[in-house]
Amino acid sequence: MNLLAPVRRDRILAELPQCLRKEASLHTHKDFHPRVTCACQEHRTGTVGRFKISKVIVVGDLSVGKTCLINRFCKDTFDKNYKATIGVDFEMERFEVLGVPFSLQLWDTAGQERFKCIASTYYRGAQAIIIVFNLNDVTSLEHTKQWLADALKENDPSSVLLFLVGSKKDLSTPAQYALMEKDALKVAKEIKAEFWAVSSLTGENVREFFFRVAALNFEANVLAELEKSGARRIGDVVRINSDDSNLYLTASKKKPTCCH
Ligand SMILES: Nc1nc2c(ncn2[C@@H]2O[C@H](COP(=O)(O)OP(=O)(O)OP(=O)(O)O)[C@@H](O)[C@H]2O)c(=O)[nH]1
Ligand SMILES: [Mg+2]
Repeated sequence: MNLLAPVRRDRILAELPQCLRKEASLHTHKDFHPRVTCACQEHRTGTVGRFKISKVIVVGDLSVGKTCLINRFCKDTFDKNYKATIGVDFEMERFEVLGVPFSLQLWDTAGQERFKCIASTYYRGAQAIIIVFNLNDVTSLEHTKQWLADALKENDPSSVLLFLVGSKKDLSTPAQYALMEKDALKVAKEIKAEFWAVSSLTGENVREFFFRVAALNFEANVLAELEKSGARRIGDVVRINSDDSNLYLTASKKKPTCCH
């Protein structure tokens, strides 16, 4: 990958991509956080022009379609033959968000039990966890909580962004999908994840999903950077305002907003 080459034109985000379902989203704002937009406009993020990157791990049962999902987005390919991932694979995808270069490091992990212990050594330091299940296999949905628990052993649950992704949407009828979606939304709300349903075969929602992952990671990354630089400036922790559209903030965490 040539890091100096311009970002592909179809990887440029000027606006915040919207969630799929409001009731299971990380937040429901229409736009990027005002402090993020402002910092990017004024080139004040402290790291503007430098290389910003987020590590994302993709976990879930064997054969649910993790590799196909990544390949559909990164290479626009689809392979109908199953080739198990052995340990981990890795893809780097470059974006430009609000004029700032940003990359997602996508770690595609093995779902097979015998490769799991190799894969789990790569879980550490993730900014986002994508848990994939097959929309046509309820057992794979039931297993998502265990995948999450394992991934969280290596990460800070308070700062990591969670996505619950139902795959192989092309294989369900609308009625089957509606039933499964109900269960999946329940799980997503319980684990505080944003829910998506995709098909790597048809490409449905794949681009929208990864754009949302990139945007929310970028936003969190810049907010953390602003918080750090603010803290350095005044010698104290600066609170980034919490707000009401963040569905997954607990009542006790919610504070009156003051910054916008
Ligand atoms: N119809 C359909 N089949 C899919 C889709 N995504 C994946 N598959 C098929 O499901 C099988 C498994 O896909 P993979 O992406 O290799 O699954 P995986 O989760 O990476 O599996 P492990 O690497 O073993 O953990 C393959 O035969 C794919 O062709 C999809 O969206 N629709
Ligand atoms: Mg795989």
